[in-house]
Amino acid sequence: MIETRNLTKAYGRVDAIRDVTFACAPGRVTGLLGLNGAGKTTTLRILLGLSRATGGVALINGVPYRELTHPLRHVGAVLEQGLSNPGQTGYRHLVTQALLSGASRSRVDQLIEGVGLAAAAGKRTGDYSLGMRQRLAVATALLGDPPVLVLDEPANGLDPSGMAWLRTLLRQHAAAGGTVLISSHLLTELQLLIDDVVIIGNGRIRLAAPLAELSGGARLRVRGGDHARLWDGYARHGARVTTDGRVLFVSGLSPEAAGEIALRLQVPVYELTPERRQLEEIFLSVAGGR
Ligand SMILES: Nc1ncnc2c1ncn2[C@@H]1O[C@H](COP(=O)(O)OP(=O)(O)OP(=O)(O)O)[C@@H](O)[C@H]1O
Repeated sequence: MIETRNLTKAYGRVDAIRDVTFACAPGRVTGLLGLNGAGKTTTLRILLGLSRATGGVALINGVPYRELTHPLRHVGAVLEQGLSNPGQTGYRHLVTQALLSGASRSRVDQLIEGVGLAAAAGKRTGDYSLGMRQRLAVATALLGDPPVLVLDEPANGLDPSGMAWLRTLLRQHAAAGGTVLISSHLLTELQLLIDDVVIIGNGRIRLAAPLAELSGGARLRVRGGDHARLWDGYARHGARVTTDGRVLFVSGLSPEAAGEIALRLQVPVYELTPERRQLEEIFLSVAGGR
């Protein structure tokens, strides 16, 4: 569980974030979105005890990070990279980090395999690609088997198979009851991954809600044998109909109702698709500028 209440951070007279309040529930993946400079990193750094808030609280499992007795067993984090020792091999890096989090050697072996770095385990991390560094960072975050994961732009540099791997990993973590908070600019990828969305704009929370709630209420995309008759039939059932010349966009009817109306009119239907609101569209409508 992650919770922030009225979290505020000022740099001099400028508020980087102000009154940021949101929660991330166990069993769900939450996306933290915002334009450049919106306040995402500031929020995550305070959450992870790397920076002090000017006001408000940030809690992990009900406790501020700095008060957790074994923080690495509660929360694993992937922040902007900078692996401490580029001369170290990936394996050595994990073994060193394992000492800090109290993880066993067998956990290291299991993770290096699990994140797909077995073949590169003996290579210096300074020679890793960006995607390999991200995989190593995720393995490091998972060492203490923490229920809470906080990931800042973990998808940067991952190839499509890396993205699919990350998606599966985070979904499994949530399905097992874990809490995941992820920030990313890759909205199309994020849309496939997150359950809840928190949008921060200009240092303030603009929106926090389940994604399904935001993208629901979809209109239907209908392509059929006689658009004029379909339009007329749908309009008579109270639907709002528009067209781009090729398909009809129908609001206010369920797919079942739209299909049955077409059947009664004896107009063949070639396509009938509920359109969901895209995350990008939701984001751009509320994110605002800075
Ligand atoms: N150490 C600092 N000193 C002064 N201002 C800062 C500092 N760190 C961040 N800020 C300011 O706080 C605001 C929020 O920055 P933050 O890095 O949290 O944004 P972000 O959402 O993570 O952006 P990005 O997507 O570009 O990483 C920005 O206006 C930034 O200039």
